Amino acid sequence: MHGAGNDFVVFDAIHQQVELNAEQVRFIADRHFGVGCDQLLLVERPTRKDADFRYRIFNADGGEVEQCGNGARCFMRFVHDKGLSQEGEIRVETASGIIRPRLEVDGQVTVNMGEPRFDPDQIPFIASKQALTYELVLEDEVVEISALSMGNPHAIQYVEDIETAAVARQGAQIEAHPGFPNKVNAGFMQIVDRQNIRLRVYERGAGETLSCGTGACAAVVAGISRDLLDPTVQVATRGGVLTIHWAGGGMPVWMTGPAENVFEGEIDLG
Ligand SMILES: N[C@@H](CCC[C@H](N)C(=O)O)C(=O)O
Repeated sequence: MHGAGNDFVVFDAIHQQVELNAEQVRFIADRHFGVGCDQLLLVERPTRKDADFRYRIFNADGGEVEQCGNGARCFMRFVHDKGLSQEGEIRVETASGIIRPRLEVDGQVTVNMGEPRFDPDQIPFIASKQALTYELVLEDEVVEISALSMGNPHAIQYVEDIETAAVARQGAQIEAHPGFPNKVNAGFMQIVDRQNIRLRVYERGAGETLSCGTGACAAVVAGISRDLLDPTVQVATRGGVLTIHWAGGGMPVWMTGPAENVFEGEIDLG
């Protein structure tokens, strides 16, 4: 499946037992020797009474992570198309709390992604106090970032031109920066106007992807927090457009975008 070009291998782990180790995840995610994907998603029975499903996410490097926005939209499309739920909105348990994907009449999916968190301890990010921006020392340069959590950690910087941004060089350094003990997703945002940004994200555990849903939420929240953006913003990524809405304060972030099924099959993991 894919959501704006961020691609996933999705497993029904309700009707079959799926237990994957990191090596098997890396094999499935491998674009040459496996199936190929940015993330692998498991659709499981919930462990909480207030949820309909449990959603587990593994990056292409085999590591399990807390949240994935584009994946959340594909999760909704998957449970609907597979007949696992006929509800228009479902409650999904993730490692960072409950999210609520909703199927729209036009086939897009809207997700209540929960509240952003700015407290450095909750990101987690090592800083003496919470701030709107921080200076991050890289190998040969210092970059200014905003840091926040959308359930998973994000470092967002503002760039003049997304096409010439140093995504590959800086992305890998930011991802592994010691200031982020659990590593971080590195976003590069070009502000077009108050309702439009362009975004590239070097994802933790996956490298640059065509789109990152939580990265889009984090970039818009960072821009709104600095009064650079309006509450509703169109985020143009290399794989498609996402609409992000945040009313500020303790309000949740809403994300709307596509979710497409591409291919179904079986794989023997031996
Ligand atoms: N592509 C995702 C984010 C997937 C997880 C991320 N790489 C992390 O490690 O936190 C999205 O659409 O949000």
